[in-house]
Amino acid sequence: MLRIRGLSAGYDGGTVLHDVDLDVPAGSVQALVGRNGAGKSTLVHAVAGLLRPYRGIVAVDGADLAGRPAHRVARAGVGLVPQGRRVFPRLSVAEHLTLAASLRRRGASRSGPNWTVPGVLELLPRLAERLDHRGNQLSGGEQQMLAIARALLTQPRVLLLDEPGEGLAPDLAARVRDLVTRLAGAGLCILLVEQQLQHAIEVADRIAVLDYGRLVFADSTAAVRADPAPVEAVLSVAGAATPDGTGPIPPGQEPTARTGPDSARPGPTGGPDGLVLNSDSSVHPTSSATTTSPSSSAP
Ligand SMILES: Nc1ncnc2c1ncn2[C@@H]1O[C@H](COP(=O)(O)OP(=O)(O)OP(=O)(O)O)[C@@H](O)[C@H]1O
Repeated sequence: MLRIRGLSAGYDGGTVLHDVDLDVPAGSVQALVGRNGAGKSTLVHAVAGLLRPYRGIVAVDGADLAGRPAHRVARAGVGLVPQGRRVFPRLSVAEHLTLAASLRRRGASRSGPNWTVPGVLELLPRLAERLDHRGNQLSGGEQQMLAIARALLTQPRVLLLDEPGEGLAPDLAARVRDLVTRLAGAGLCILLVEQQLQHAIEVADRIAVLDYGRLVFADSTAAVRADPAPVEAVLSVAGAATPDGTGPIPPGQEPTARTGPDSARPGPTGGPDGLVLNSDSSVHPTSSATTTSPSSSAP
C-alpha cells in the first residue's frame, strides 16, 4: 500500500506540488493524469526519492520514506519506470538485467512475488531474443519492456510508471497497458502516469487528476467512465476547470478534490484478452513460498 499525505515538492524553493493526498492499495492501478507541466513527474520523483519533498508523507506499507534518497526508497520496495525509459545505451539487455537483479531489495523473497531474470524473460519474451543487443540497438517498445523488467527485478511492492506508452506505436502502448493490468493482478501497487484519459480508463482502478500541482479530482474509473466530463474539463486546453466541470477556477480560489466511493469494477486481472506479451496471459512471478534461491540467475 502506498500512502501519500500532504506532499509538497518543487525546485529551488518554488513549489510545484501542493499538499497532495493519494492512496494506492496493493493489487490496484492508480492512474494520474494532467496536462503538460501539471506536476505528474514531480510527484513520481518525490515518491521515488529523486526529489526531496518540502513536506509530507510517502509511506509504503506503513513506513514513511519521504526524504530518503532514491536508493533507499528502491530498497524499501519502490520500483520506477522513468519517463523516457533511461536505458543505458552501451549496456546489453543481459547486462541491464543482471545489474538490476543484483540490486534486489533485502527481504523481498519473504514479502511478495519474487521476480527472477528467467521469470521476466518469460513475461517479456522479446527481451529473451535481444539479450546481446545494447540499449541503443533496441526499439522504443523493447526499451520500455527492458525498463519494466529492470524495475521488476528490484522486487518492488510499489511500481511507478511515468508515461510508459509515450512514443510507442498504439499496439505496443496497448500491450504495455495490458502488462500493467497483469502486474497489478500479481499484487503490485501501481501508480501510472498516463497522458491520455482513455488509456487511463482502460487500465486503472482509480483515476486522479493533477492540475497546477494540486490534486483536483480522484474517483473510481467506473465513475469517470460514466461521466468523464469533469476530468475532460480539467485536461482541456481551455485552462484549469473546477472539478465539476463548470468552468475555470477564479483567481485566488482553491480547487477542491472530488472524491467518491469505489465503484465495483472488474478486478485488475480482467485485462483485455489477446494483447498478451507472451503466450500465457497471466503473470507468474516465482511465489515467495516456493522459492528456494533468492538470487536471480543471469541469462
Ligand atoms: N528539474 C526541474 N527544475 C525546475 N523546474 C522543473 C524541473 N522539472 C520540472 N520542472 C517544472 O515543474 C513543473 C511540473 O513539471 P512536471 O515535469 O512534473 O510536469 P508533468 O505533469 O510531468 O508534465 P509532462 O506531462 O509534460 O511530462 C513544470 O513547470 C516544469 O517546468
